This record gives sequence, structure tokens and C-alpha cells, in this order.
Amino acid sequence: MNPVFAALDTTDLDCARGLAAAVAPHVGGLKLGLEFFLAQGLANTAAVAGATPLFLDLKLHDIPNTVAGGVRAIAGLKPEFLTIHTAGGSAMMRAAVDAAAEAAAQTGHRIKLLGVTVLTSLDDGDLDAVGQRGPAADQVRRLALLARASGLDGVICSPMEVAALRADLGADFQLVVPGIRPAGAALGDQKRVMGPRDAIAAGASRLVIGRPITEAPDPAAAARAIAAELAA
Ligand SMILES: O=C(O)c1cc(=O)[nH]c(=O)n1[C@@H]1O[C@H](COP(=O)(O)O)[C@@H](O)[C@H]1O
Repeated sequence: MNPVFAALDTTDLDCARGLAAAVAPHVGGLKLGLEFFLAQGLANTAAVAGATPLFLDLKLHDIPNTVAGGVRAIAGLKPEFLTIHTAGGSAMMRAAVDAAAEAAAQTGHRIKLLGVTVLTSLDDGDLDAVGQRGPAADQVRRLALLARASGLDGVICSPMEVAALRADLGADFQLVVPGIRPAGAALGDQKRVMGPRDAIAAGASRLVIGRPITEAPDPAAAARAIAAELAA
């Protein structure tokens, strides 16, 4: 199984279609999120994903009733994964789990819910500034345990926390990992990063990779090179 989801972070439909066509043969799935979904909506999200597994990254974070409504609203898209924020608390996560179960009874498709823990663009100093107890690794562990207890299928975490979470949470819990930077790739706004091979070796289930693929001169070649590195 190719563990890479390519993040197509654009508002432009033609750009997303072009990237999807180029990289889909070389990745395990496509991630469409905030930018694309807000600009293009449900129908175009479905159109761009086509038959490729979809990771719908909406990072839902609201009161339980509203998040449950959000899950129901996108259920027809049948994404493999949907993100919600663990910081929304246990009741919110349980409401999302219940809504996903109700939707599965109707659509026959079970959406896997992933809890965002501490964004990979934040470091210990950033956490302090918003009044959260660091270090980041401790906060990630606290939120991941809460996510599992609330019935989520897995969490999003940085590569720096994967090994410890894998040891704590067992083999079946999905650890989906952005903040991936192949050797020489620009960091951009990411702060807690690792290379693709090291992240998988540490225990990541899936990798989310955006700009190192989409901003490469040849996105298909970049995706193919990452797949080859992981298969070697
Ligand atoms: O939920 C996510 O996918 C996510 C969580 C997180 O903590 N950090 C993070 O970077 N992401 C997403 O992963 C992708 C990373 O993109 P690149 O930094 O371009 O590789 C983006 O689409 C982010 O929205």
C-alpha cells in the first residue's frame, strides 16, 4: 500500500484537476481541505477525487451538535478520512463518531475519523503562547489518548511524536502524519518535520505531503520519487 496522501492545497479547480491527474498514479490518495472545499464545494471535491481515495481535511471544531451536522453534511462524499480537532473535547468527538455511524448505516461507507492534535506548524513556544501545557509531545499524547477513548480511528500528529504514540496506542490506531520533508525540501511554515522514510520507520500509518509534491517542477516525478524511496 502506498501510504502517501498528496495534499492539493489550492482554490483553483483546473489546478486541482491537473495535479490530481498527475499524481494519483503515484500516491495512495488525495487530500482536499479547507482551501479547495471552501472555494469549490462538495460537487467539485467529488469530481477532483474521482475514484482515488479521498482524505477530506476540514478540521471540524465546534459544539458537538454542529460538528455532528458537519459530518452528516459531507457523508455523501464518502471520504476515507475526515479530520476533526481533538481540542473540541470528548463530547464533540463522540458526536462526530455517532454521526459517522448513522451515515454509514445509510451510505454503506464508514468514514474514518482522525483527530488533529497539535498542528505541525506549532512548537513548544507557540503552545505556551496560547496557554496550552507543553511540551508539544505531551500535549499530543494527552489529546491522542482522549481521541482513542472517544472512539476516533486515529490522529494527526507530527513525525516527532509518532514513535511514542505507536508504542502507547498499539498497531491498529491510525497515525496520519504531515510535516513531511524529503531531503532538501523547504520547510515553509512547518516546524516539527521528518523525511518520509524515517516517519514510516517511526510508525506512521499514512503520510500527508503537500508542497514538496505540488510545488515541485514536475509533481508526478516528485510523487514517484517519494514512492520509490518508500518502497526501497
Ligand atoms: O490535518 C492535516 O492534514 C494537517 C495537520 C497538521 O498538523 N499539519 C498539517 O500540515 N496538516 C496538513 O498537511 C498538509 C501539509 O502540507 P505541506 O506542508 O505542503 O506538505 C497541509 O494540507 C496541511 O493542512
